[in-house]
Amino acid sequence: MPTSPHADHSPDLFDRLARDGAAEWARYVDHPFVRGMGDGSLPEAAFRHYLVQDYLFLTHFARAYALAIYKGRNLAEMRAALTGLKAILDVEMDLHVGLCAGWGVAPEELERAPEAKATMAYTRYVLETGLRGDLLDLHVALAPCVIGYAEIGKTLAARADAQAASNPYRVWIAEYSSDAYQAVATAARQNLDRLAADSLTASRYPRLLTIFQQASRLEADFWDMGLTLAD
Ligand SMILES: Cc1ncc(CN)c(N)n1
Repeated sequence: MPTSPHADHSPDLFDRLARDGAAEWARYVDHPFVRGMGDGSLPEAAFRHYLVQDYLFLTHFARAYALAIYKGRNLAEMRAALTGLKAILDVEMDLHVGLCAGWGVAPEELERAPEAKATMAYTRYVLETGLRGDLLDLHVALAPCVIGYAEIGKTLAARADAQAASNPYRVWIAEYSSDAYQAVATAARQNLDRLAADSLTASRYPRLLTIFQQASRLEADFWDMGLTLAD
């Protein structure tokens, strides 16, 4: 049988990364901050601190998707990155501004806020990975963000206490469990598979796994930052 550079990639690159990086992935998606949103016990101060930093985070992630457009080698790759960029700028950030307003955080406060170290570490890691590597490196670095929040939203939405009117975080949970957000995550998974079919080789996989594990660790650190109110 002829060997091909693609013969060793799994049909779903994301599943393979999440399986091989299971410890980092679990620490991220099942973090105490997440559990606290699910049962409504998360302190309000922790959520507000997180929310302000998340606004800053999203502005940098929009830049990372813009970099993915720049790195696109054809119209299809550029459009795939544009889908991610539009999801952040036109959907998620609007929802964030609304969500922040509901928590008494004004847009000016968001723009003025100093960046926490966890925000800097994560966003600069993704941008630097994308600048240094190719499109597959960059989309692997971006994957825990979009696919992880879709998984968290869906898991939390299935809990009865997450839906209760008394849960202050039900709007956040509704945002990330929505069909619209789930569709963005599905598109991100499909995009990873298209890129993998084109450029994943056996020798390349360990580096991609390291990127995935690192980004997942930085996601968990971001939750830590919210919980501890770290600057
Ligand atoms: C830190 C973080 N990670 C992921 C997402 C979902 N886009 C977010 N809003 N913030």
